[in-house]
Amino acid sequence: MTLALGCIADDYTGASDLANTLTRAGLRTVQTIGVPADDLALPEVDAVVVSLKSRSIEAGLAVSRSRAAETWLRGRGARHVLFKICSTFDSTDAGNIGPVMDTLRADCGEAIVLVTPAFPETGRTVYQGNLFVGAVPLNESPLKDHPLNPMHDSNLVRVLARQSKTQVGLVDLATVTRSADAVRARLAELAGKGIGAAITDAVFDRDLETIGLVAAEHRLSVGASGIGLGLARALVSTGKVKAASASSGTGAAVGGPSACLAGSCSQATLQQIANAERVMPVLHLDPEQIVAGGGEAQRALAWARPRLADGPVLVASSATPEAVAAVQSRHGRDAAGHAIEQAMADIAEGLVQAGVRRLVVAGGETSGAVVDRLKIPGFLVGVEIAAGVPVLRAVGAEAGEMLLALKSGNFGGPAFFSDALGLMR
Ligand SMILES: Nc1ncnc2c1ncn2[C@@H]1O[C@H](COP(=O)(O)OP(=O)(O)O)[C@@H](O)[C@H]1O
Ligand SMILES: O=C(O)[C@@H](O)C(=O)COP(=O)(O)O
Repeated sequence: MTLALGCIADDYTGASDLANTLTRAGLRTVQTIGVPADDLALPEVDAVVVSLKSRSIEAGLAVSRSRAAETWLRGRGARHVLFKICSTFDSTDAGNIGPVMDTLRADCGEAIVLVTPAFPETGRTVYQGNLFVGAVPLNESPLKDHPLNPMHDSNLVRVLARQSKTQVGLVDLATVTRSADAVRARLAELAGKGIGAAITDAVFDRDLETIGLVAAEHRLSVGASGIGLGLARALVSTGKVKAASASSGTGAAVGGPSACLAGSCSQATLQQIANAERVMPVLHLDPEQIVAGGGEAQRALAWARPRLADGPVLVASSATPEAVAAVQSRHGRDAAGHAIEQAMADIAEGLVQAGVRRLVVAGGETSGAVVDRLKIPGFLVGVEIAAGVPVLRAVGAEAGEMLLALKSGNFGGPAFFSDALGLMR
C-alpha cells in the first residue's frame, strides 16, 4: 500500500470527522486506532487516519505517540502528513498542538507549516488569525466552558506561539483569496524571517482548496477537516489520486440491540440529550457517585439491560457548565474527567456483553475511552449522519461485527441520536 496522504488525529471523534471528509472528497480512507498492528488486514486505501487519544495528555507523551504514527505513515509512502487537531483548537498553553507540530516539523525538515482549524461546513472560520465558532469569536463560544480545554483566546497566532518553540506568523484572507502563488510567496517571506508556522485564514471551502494546493507541496500541515478537504481535492485535481465514489451504505446490516452514551458536556450534546428524552429511555449518571467509586456503572447496566429488547437507551454523564465546575472543584479536572470516562468505558463493555452491536458515543475523550475498552483496532467509513460524523463499521473488533458513531461534542443537529440510529441498521 502506498499512501497519498497520512493523517494523525489527536482524538477519535476528530479522526472519524476527518476520515468522513476525505471519503466524501473521493479518497479511499480507513481510520485506525493507534498505530496498526502488522497483522491488521487493511483494504487498499489512499489515506490512513491514525487516531490517537493525545489531545489532553502530557505533552511529551503526545509527541512520542504522534511521532510513532508519523514513522508508520511515512513508512507506508505518505509524503504528506496532516496532523488533525480540533476545529476549535482545543489545547492548553502547555500543549499539545505546538509541541507535536514542532517535532513533526523537525522530523520532516519543513521550514514552515500551514496551520488552519477552519471548517466552514460546521461554522469554524478564521479571519486575521482569529477563530470564529459560528458568529462569535472562540473565547465567547461554548468552548470557553469546555471541561478539559477551556478556550479563552480566539487569536490563534498568540495561542500557538504560547505552545510552540517557533515564531508564528499569519497568512491573511486577502493573500489566500488572491492566489495559491500569493500564499506560496507569503510562506517564503515568513520562512525567510525564521518563522516556522503560519496560521492561515479561511472562510469558504474555496479558500481551503487554495490552501490545500499549497499544503500538498509541503511535507506537513496542521489543521481540522477543512484543510483535509483542501488536501484531498488537491490530490484529486492534480491526478495523484483517482477519485473513488463515497460509500452509499455501510455493508451488511448488523442488527441487534442499540445504545447511546454521552460524556460530552457541550451545549449541542445537552440539547441532543433533551431531545432524545422524548424518544428513548435516558439515564443521567451521578458524577459524584462515579468519582467516589459508588458502583454507578453497575447501576447503569442494571437499568439498561432489561430495556434493550424494547429499543435503544441513552446513558449520559453530561452536565451544565455550573455542575461540571462544581464536580471539578471538589475532585480536580483531570481526576473527575478520567473517572467519568472510565465509567463510560465500563458501561460500554457491559452493554456489548449484553448484546449491543450498534453504539453511538458523544464526546471525543469519551469515545477514546470507550473504543479503547472495546479493543476496536480500526474503522471503515460509511454514510454521513451529520457534518463531521459518519457511521463507522468496526474492523477486527473482539465483539465481531459492530457499527459505531463517534460524535464530536459540538457536532450534529438536535435529533442527532435518533438520526444516527436510523442510519445504523
Ligand atoms: N458531569 C460531569 N462533570 C465533570 N466532567 C464530566 C462530566 N461529564 C463528563 N465529563 C468529562 O468531560 C470531558 C468531556 O470531553 P469529551 O468527551 O472530549 O467531550 P467533547 O467532545 O464535548 O469535547 C470528559 O473527560 C468527560 O469524562
Ligand atoms: O474538528 C473538530 O471539531 C472535531 O473533529 C473534533 O476534533 C472534535 O473533538 P471533540 O469535540 O472533543 O469530540
